[in-house]
Amino acid sequence: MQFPEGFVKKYEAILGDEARAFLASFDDEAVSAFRINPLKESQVSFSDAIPNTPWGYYGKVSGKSPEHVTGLVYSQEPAAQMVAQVAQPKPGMKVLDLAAAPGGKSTQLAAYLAGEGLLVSNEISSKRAKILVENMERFGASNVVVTNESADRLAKVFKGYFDLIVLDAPCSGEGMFRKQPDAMDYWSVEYPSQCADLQREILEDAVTMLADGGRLVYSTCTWAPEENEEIIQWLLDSYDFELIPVQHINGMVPGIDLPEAARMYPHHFKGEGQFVAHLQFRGENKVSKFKPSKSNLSREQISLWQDFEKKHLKEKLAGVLQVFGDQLYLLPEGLPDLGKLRIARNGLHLGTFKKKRFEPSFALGLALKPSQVKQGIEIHQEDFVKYVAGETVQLSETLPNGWYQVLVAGNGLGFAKVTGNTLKNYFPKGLRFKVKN
Ligand SMILES: C[S@@+](CC[C@H](N)C(=O)[O-])C[C@H]1O[C@@H](n2cnc3c(N)ncnc32)[C@H](O)[C@@H]1O
Repeated sequence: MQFPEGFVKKYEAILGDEARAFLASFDDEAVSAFRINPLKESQVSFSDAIPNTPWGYYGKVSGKSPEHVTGLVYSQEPAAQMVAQVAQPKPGMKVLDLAAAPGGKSTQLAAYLAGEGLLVSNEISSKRAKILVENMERFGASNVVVTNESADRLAKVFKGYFDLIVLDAPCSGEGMFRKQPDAMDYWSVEYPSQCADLQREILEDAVTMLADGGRLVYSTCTWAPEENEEIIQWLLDSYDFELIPVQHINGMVPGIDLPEAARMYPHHFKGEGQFVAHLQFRGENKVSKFKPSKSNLSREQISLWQDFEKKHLKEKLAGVLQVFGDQLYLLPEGLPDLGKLRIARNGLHLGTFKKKRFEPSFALGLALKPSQVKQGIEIHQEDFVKYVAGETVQLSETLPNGWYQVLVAGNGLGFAKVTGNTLKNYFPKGLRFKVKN
């Protein structure tokens, strides 16, 4: 591999005798992996588990497979999987993923939350925030709000609010060089310290959003000490934090002069590059008093939603119902009013109010476990191929007309209407694809 000028020298100085093995590892193929999604009711068994992880496997899953399309798996290389594993929120916690797109850490954090508590997944780029929404929806995470904000604007709303903040910071991306060689185009000797300036700026806002006793997990996909240990040292010097040691599993090595942190190098750890540190906040933050988010539905809308809920769901969904235009969302409880923020996903999208009726969303049919829904229709591989291409599906029997959750290998793939023996197509136009035989 042809490295940018200055890169080899830098890592020879940092790694000494190990530099040769480190640089040679770039000639190996990048490691592919995925996580299974414990939020999905029907599981599939895979082989080649990543040791010491609850959900990780080595290997590739096609983006056109039922496992991917129903959100049963999320592709993510092994080192990146370690960040949310270090954070490991408990169900019920209030969690912020501050730089979240495309959603690798957020989906994993949502898996740990298991539907209880809330996750604010934030992404500053609106284009990337859209991809993040799509990935969170496919994962079926119901208690997630996606914001499209800068850290300083978020900090105005969420002072002293979060039990856990993950900052997977924008960085010089050296750890991605093997997987995406064009990441090298941006690199220069000065680039890591430029990134470090931005990282400190974001962290200043992150700190103000921590609740007393809250935790901060900081990670990058680079090996540059300027963006890693030096950032953590700056945090320790500037604020009241204590390091929580990261367990060095699967070939992680201690941080440079910072044994509590972890580095992942491809010549030690089967994966790409990553740094992670875990801190506990010992300071006291101002907490903003806030008006909680309130429901804003008209009587007619409440009754249309309740009719749908009664007819199709086995249990009531908990949360705050909010309507935007004709779109109905379910916000996790306990959030401040988000009116001043740019929102990409106002909680779980339940559906659309049309003239005197309610139409369930694709996202709702992905998020509900089949055991929560009264009627579902399982479609098999041949019909799956037709359905994702946008075609209607002919059923082998005539069923009562109405909405059914579409099931593929026991997991939801949205809702669709049945008339007689036809399953109409409600697979979103923007997501349709053809599977080649
Ligand atoms: C390493 S990526 C995040 C990857 C993501 N956590 C995941 O696991 O899928 C860093 C993200 O930071 C965002 N970013 C860039 N500048 C930022 C800023 N000033 N404040 C907050 N986020 C920023 C980028 O758009 C990018 O999506």
